[in-house]
Amino acid sequence: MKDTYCGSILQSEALTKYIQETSAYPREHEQLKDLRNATIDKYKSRSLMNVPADEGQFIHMLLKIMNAKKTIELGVFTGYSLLSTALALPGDGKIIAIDPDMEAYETGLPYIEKANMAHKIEFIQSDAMSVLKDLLSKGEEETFDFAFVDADKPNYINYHEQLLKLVKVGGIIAYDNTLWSGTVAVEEDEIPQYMRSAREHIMTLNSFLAADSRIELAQLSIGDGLTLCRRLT
Ligand SMILES: C[S@@+](CC[C@H](N)C(=O)[O-])C[C@H]1O[C@@H](n2cnc3c(N)ncnc32)[C@H](O)[C@@H]1O
Repeated sequence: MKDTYCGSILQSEALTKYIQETSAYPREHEQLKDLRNATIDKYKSRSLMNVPADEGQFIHMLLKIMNAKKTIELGVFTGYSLLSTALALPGDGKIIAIDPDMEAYETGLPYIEKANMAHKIEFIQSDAMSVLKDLLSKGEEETFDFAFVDADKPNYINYHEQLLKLVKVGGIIAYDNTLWSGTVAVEEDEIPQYMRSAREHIMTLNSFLAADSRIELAQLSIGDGLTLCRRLT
């Protein structure tokens, strides 16, 4: 069995393929499938930035269990996690979606529109930190049920402080890529140079979150690693 840096190193390529083909792809919403394929056509290997289908389905189910109504997403790309989220929210649900890359968002937008989900989304073409600060200055503290963070890894730890103010007590902040292709469990000199800096930031974040008494924590080895933080105080 071959391990890979394209999925978690803890999960073999064969196991990832089995999960997607047996459970995830047969259940994938038509517009999510089309959005993923449009992303592959345009972005080739960069399409791996979309969350995988099983992770999208996990987020979707989590939001329904929580009865989430208002969420925020940092790092949209072509919108796979965004559409997974929108499909889980009630008709009057709302998502603030932030990404400086308008072209990527517009690549996925036709599929979001076809799924009749565009009315739930306020897309802000910007750097995430400035929007978080703006929301706090406008009195949006403790109004979000859920936050999904899939943007620039070095800033996750800074986003955490702002999101702890924006998310309600009992709400969840979810951080993506917290296993960084499994490299967090490998010696630095064994991994490619280009992955080392972000790996360092992710490892610092993981240790920080583990020691943060303001949250309950669950780190899942789904996709590239997803850490759920439930605000306690
Ligand atoms: C891994 S992709 C997001 C994938 C997306 N969640 C999905 O499932 O399709 C990361 C995105 O973060 C965005 N990004 C990078 N720096 C950012 C920042 N400072 N603020 C907001 N988004 C940022 C990039 O433009 C990119 O589109």
